[in-house]
Amino acid sequence: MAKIAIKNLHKSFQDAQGNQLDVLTDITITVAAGEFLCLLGPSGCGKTTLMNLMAGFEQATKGSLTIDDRPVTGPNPKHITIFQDYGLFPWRNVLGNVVFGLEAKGIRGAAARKKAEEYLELVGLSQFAGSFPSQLSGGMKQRVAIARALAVEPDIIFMDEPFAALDAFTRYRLQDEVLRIWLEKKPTIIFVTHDIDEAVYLSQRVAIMSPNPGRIKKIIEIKLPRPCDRGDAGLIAYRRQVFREFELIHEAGSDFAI
Ligand SMILES: Nc1ncnc2c1ncn2[C@@H]1O[C@H](COP(=O)(O)OP(=O)(O)OP(=O)(O)O)[C@@H](O)[C@H]1O
Repeated sequence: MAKIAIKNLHKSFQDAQGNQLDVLTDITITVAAGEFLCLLGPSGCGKTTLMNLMAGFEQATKGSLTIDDRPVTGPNPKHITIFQDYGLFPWRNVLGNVVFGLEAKGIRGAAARKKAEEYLELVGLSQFAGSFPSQLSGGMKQRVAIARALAVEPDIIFMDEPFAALDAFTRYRLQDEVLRIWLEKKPTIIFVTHDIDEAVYLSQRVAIMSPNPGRIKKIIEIKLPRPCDRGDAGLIAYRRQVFREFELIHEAGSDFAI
């Protein structure tokens, strides 16, 4: 059974002049439980809108969208979204931020603390439990956000360009961490990015989107064992295939040209 099933979905908004703006058209895709799917495409192709529809933050104009065979009518506490800007509470320390997500789920006291500590350890931040967000780097803040999301043991994690604001080295490290955690816990992950390398490195399938109106142009299955080396020949071949889909490749160049 599909975890997420989307069929002939359309989404329109009204622009400032009241004209209809078709943002997504004829989206059909299914996502299996435990799958890692990336939505990849240029700015404005509707990636965030599609993710927001799945997360229940927006409603479709037409078509069907079900999760676990039930229509999505609003946000579900079993599904967690991680944004680019971390969303941490500055007045709570690291442990308090992770505990917050658990409290919202009705887990309190020593049980919440124990679980929060377990997930802080998973993201390598145990010794920063007493620090406040203002004392952390961007990468550390995002790891707190990941720990907070994972601690509630969600069955779907939506990630909207979570590493876009981070420097390349931090991004690589966090990509590895997300992969490791996904392999260990196997939640379903829907990951929005406009970074081709990130999409190919992380996901089992890459849904390539194109704009005006936003649609899924192609779905590429990345058949590689995970984790894999960033220099892996198979990975480079997939990367090249995705670049070609975006017509960002110079076919007349050498094998290494992009
Ligand atoms: N609430 C809204 N009202 C009107 N237009 C909207 C609304 N939300 C999104 N749009 C429009 O829908 C289109 C797709 O936006 P969306 O944020 O989904 O794209 P994206 O692919 O995620 O882009 P980016 O990578 O820049 O975040 C854009 O033209 C945007 O202006």
